[in-house]
Formats: sequence, C-alpha cells, structure tokens
Amino acid sequence: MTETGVKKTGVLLVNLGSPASPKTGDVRRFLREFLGDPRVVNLPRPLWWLILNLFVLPFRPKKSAHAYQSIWTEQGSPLIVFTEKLTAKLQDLGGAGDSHLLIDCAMRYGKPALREKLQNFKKQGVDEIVILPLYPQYSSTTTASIFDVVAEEFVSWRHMPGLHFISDFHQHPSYIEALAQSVRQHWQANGQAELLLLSFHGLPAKLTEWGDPYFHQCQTTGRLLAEQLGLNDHQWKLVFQSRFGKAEWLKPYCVEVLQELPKQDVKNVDVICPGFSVDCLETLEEIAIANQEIFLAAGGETYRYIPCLNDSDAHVEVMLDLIKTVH
Ligand SMILES: C=CC1=C(C)c2cc3[nH]c(cc4nc(cc5[nH]c(cc1n2)c(C)c5CCC(=O)O)C(CCC(=O)O)=C4C)c(C)c3C=C
Ligand SMILES: [Fe+2]
Ligand SMILES: [Fe+2]
Repeated sequence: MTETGVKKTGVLLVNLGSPASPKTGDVRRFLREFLGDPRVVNLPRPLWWLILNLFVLPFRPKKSAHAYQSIWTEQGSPLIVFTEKLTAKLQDLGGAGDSHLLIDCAMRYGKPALREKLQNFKKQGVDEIVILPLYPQYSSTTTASIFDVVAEEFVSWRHMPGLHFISDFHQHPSYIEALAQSVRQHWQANGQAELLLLSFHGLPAKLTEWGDPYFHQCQTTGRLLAEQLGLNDHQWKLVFQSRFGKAEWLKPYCVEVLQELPKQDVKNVDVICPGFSVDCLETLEEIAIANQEIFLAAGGETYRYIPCLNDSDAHVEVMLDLIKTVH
C-alpha cells in the first residue's frame, strides 16, 4: 500500500522468450526448457523425454540457431527487444502520473525470468498483480503455461496479493482496431494486394477436440478484422504456420496455401500475423523470408509482410485499455 493508502499494482507483460544468443548451445538450452514444458508437448513424459533427447535436441538446435542468426539484432532477439520497448513506452505513458502502477515485462522461458519479476513486485510491496500474457488468443500451450509458473511462485508466498490474469484479448475492440489501422497504413503506403492472408501460429489439431479454444479465437479475430476492414470472403484467408513434428496441426497450413494460390491466379498477397504481439523468429524468418521465397517460387508475384503491432503507439493504447479493464 502507498503512503496515501492507494493500492500498489504491478503489471507484468509476459511473452514466450528467446535463447540467450543465437549460438547452437544457447538455442539447445532454450529448446530444452521450452519443449520440456508438458503444456507445450502433451505426450507421456518418459516417451517424450526419449524423443526430445534422442531425436530433437541433437539436431533441431543447429537448424534453429541458423534461423535465429538471420534475424538477431545488435540489441538481441527481436522478440525480447520489442517486448522491452513496448514496456518502456507503456511505463512512460501509463506508469507516469500513476506512481502506484509498476509496469514490467518477463519471459516464460529464458530471461528475464517470470518468477524473478514476480519476486521484484513482492519486494516493492504490491497489493495487486496484473498478468498480461502477450498472446491475443488463449491457448493451453502458451497462456496456461504462464499461469502455471505464476501459481508455482505463489506457493511460497505467505501474503498473496490480488491477482488479475488476462487470459486473452482476441476480440477486444482496441486490438482489432489497432490491427485494422496497421493494415490500412500498409495499403496506403504499398497498395492493396488481392488477398490478405492472416497467419496464426499452429497447434496440434487434437488440442481443439480436447477443449483448447485457440482455433475458435483465431477465427473470431480473423472475422472481426475482416469486418473492420470491409473485406468480403474472397479478400482474406486464415492460415496456420510453424508446424512442428509429424502430427496433424491446425489447417489450412500456410505453406500449402502459398503454393496453391498462384495456381488459382492469386499472385499478390499481403500477410499479417495477428496472433503475435511482437515480431519474432516465427514472423521475421518464417513468414517474411522463407514463406516469401516459397510463394515466389510457386509463381506468386508480390508478397508483402505487415509487421506486428510491436511498440507502436496503437499497441501501447491496446495494453492500457486491457489494464483498465481489470485495474
Ligand atoms: C510443440 C511445439 C510447439 C507448440 C505447441 C507451439 C505453440 C505456440 N508457439 C507460439 C509462439 C511462438 N513460438 C515460437 C518459437 C517456437 N515454437 C516452437 C514449437 C511450438 N510452438 C518451437 C520449437 C520454436 C522455436 C524455434 C524453432 O525451433 O522453430 C516463437 C518465437 C520465439 C523467438 O525467440 O522469436 C513464438 C513467439 C504460439 C503463439 C503458440 C500457440 C498458440
Ligand atoms: Fe491506478
Ligand atoms: Fe511456437
């Protein structure tokens, strides 16, 4: 509690995280932590332990390290740099005249560690904590995994603060409007392609049967964004990217659609990734570089990637609106 008796609130933006560096060893450490999370891979533990240690960790890190090297910046991983810049802007705008509001960010895997940031809030004597996962659409593999760590940390706290957990914002009007504004700006600068492709990170298809609402939330985001932009059904399409492993994932697969489109005489596309709050490996390397090459090789002519909301003012407004809904 502050001297004036006003409640002190800590707001934590939480993102997935990145390796400490794009070197193979650091990428292996990161993938071991990430892929070892039972929320991310649901297989029976002993079976997955064998697959992970015999077939994934000896090979995947080298390939992923190469991909990370292609997007790494002087300041570090784009995902962490953008998340930190967004947080800094939010501190300036939202935190300023509101000294009882502490705003910070953390990563679910790697550093800055989520539990350390929660302990910081504890030291500062917060009365309430707002956890804001930077995943617009809820998934058990991402959002729930953040909750698991928060819950684990609280086990050892004698005095647990109030807790607000923002489980998704897939249809929040500010988020939809910020996306629409970003698309309109892109069209003004580059012209409008025949098709707007909305690409979301994929998931094993079984998770939807088991009750994960991610697929439906992606569809809702897509429909609302298309409505906001006044697009008819032929002018946009929703796809899923970043398939991992051999199981069936959510469809349609982004890569397959990009290979088919030129055959259907659709040769110009704009691509946006509304399921990612900030640009990262999966958008900058996979979508903006690798998938562009696939589309052009299949006969496509223009392929333009629309960046994530990143640290834009519109994104800061989305975050402030979300915090206002609970604080
Ligand atoms: C079983 C595997 C995976 C599931 C399920 C999964 C879900 C999922 N992931 C994101 C967001 C991101 N994933 C990122 C990287 C990444 N994802 C997987 C696997 C699964 N993701 C791997 C193995 C990797 C590492 C890179 C690689 O080897 O390909 C990232 C980027 C991190 C960065 O540092 O830039 C993000 C972001 C979501 C939203 C999601 C489910 C909805
Ligand atoms: Fe306040
Ligand atoms: Fe992922």
